[in-house]
Amino acid sequence: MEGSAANVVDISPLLQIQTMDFKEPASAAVCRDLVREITQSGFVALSNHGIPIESTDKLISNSSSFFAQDDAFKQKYARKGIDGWSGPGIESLNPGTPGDYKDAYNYSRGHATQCWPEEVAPGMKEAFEDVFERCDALSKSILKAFAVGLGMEDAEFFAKAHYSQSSTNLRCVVYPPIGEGTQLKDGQMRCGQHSDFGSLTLLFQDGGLEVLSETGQWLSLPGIPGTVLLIVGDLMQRWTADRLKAIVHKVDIPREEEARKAARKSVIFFVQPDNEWVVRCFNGSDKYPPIKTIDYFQSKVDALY
Ligand SMILES: O=C(O)CCC(=O)C(=O)O
Ligand SMILES: [Fe+2]
Repeated sequence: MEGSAANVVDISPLLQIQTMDFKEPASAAVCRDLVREITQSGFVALSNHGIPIESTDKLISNSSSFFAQDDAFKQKYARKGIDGWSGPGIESLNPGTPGDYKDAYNYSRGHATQCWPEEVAPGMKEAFEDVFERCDALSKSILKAFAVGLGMEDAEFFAKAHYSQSSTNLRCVVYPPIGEGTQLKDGQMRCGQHSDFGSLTLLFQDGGLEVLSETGQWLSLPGIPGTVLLIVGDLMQRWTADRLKAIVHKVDIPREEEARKAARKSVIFFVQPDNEWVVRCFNGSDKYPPIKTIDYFQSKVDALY
């Protein structure tokens, strides 16, 4: 495993969504930079992204209050579809391996079945809604930047597939401390190796994430304060006929005792095209057959549990 800091792109020129002019040199340069970084490394850190640390901190502290409850309590909020709680050992992001050692809570917009543990985390719903809306707005700017950075005429090419009912999802994860008494199964990780499923992912993390390079080496990505990590998912890879690739990543059990004994926290925004959207290679190639988003997504989710 080798260390590697993500390159940082200042995306402030993209944030004036109403006035964003892709021909304006600063915006156009950011679009090209994002595409170049994702093409070359598979990941890029974004600075000046406009999401206040207070918003993600609130999400983490509310979720932590909930995760600190006993399983009988948390069970009342157990996953329905993709939303709600899943506890240690429940979900295997690398199907066929022991379930990931993590507490996770997921939220998607407009799912009426979602319930919230108000009595132990009174601000949790508002914190999830706040971060969701902020990340959603940011993701639209990035999707436009991808189209422009890839040289497409239509800046809305990807973004326009993200305005209807979708499985876009916000997740807070707390990986519990691993101490003397923790019984891990053979091969169990904090999060098994996988690529994400959708169009793009925004990841707030402060170290412990590893990505698989094209030469087959695991690179350890330290967190860069104030930045959010951008990677793309399988559907974006299919859509762009491999121009933008979905990088394989994992969170292993730390070798260093100090990191093992500390809880690890992350906030992740998984962007999916609209459920009914059929993803076809953008250049007319037949590298991947067309696939309806919800069919691909559901097949991946079914394999997780
Ligand atoms: O917690 C992290 O940093 C990454 C987790 C992840 O990759 C996922 O849940 O898809
Ligand atoms: Fe992931």
